[in-house]
Amino acid sequence: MHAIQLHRFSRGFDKKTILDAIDLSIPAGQFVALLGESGSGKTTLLRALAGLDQDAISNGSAIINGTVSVLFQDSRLLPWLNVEDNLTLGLHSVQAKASVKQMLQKVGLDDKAKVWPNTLSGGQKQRVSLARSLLREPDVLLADEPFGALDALTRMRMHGLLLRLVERIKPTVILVTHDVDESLLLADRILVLKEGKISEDHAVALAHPRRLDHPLLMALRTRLLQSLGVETEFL
Ligand SMILES: Nc1ncnc2c1ncn2[C@@H]1O[C@H](COP(=O)(O)OP(=O)(O)OP(=O)(O)O)[C@@H](O)[C@H]1O
Repeated sequence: MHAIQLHRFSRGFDKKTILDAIDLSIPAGQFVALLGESGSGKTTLLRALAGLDQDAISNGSAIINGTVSVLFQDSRLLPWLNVEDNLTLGLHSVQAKASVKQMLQKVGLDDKAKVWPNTLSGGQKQRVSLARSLLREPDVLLADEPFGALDALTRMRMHGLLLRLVERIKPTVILVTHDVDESLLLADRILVLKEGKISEDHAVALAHPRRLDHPLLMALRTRLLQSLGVETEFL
């Protein structure tokens, strides 16, 4: 079954077309990275799938089967609730609350359950945010540059953490990113958005953990950078 299905899906703002009759099927459990130059419409596509931006003009259809969680670049934690309460918000059963403790352990923050979000580092906030988005074990995770504001080392740790959680929960993932290496390390499939269309669609059939010096990844990296308009001669 497909978790996400777009059929001639278009979306624009103020008569300007951003997404132009896109056809796309994403099978359940696939991890898709979405690349594209700045302004190509990656966020527009993700927000459309999340049911946001109701003022946008849409055509065609975009269907998601199952429950959805969204993860943004900024952690969006509620500053007046401690970490644990940010996670338990909206949960009712005692069992669900117990799973919060487990999830905090998984993201390595069990000692931070009672602290305020503003006392956490950027990476810690994003770990809480990741924990929150996966706590309800969604069928689909829509992530918009969730690691874009983190330093390189923290980002690498987050990659490992995300892969571990995804392996356990097995959601379908769409990860919007500017980072070609991130897409190569994480995704089963890499899409490039250009001029309103999916201009490239690559399967990456390699097990994790991956190394960027794998010949397949090195070749794909050069190709992707070129499609994104990056001069690769010295890279
Ligand atoms: N709410 C809106 N109203 C009007 N125009 C919008 C709106 N949201 C996005 N756009 C326009 O849609 C285009 C695509 O924006 P979008 O944020 O989807 O691109 P992106 O590929 O995610 O870019 P970036 O990589 O820089 O985040 C841009 O030209 C942007 O100005």
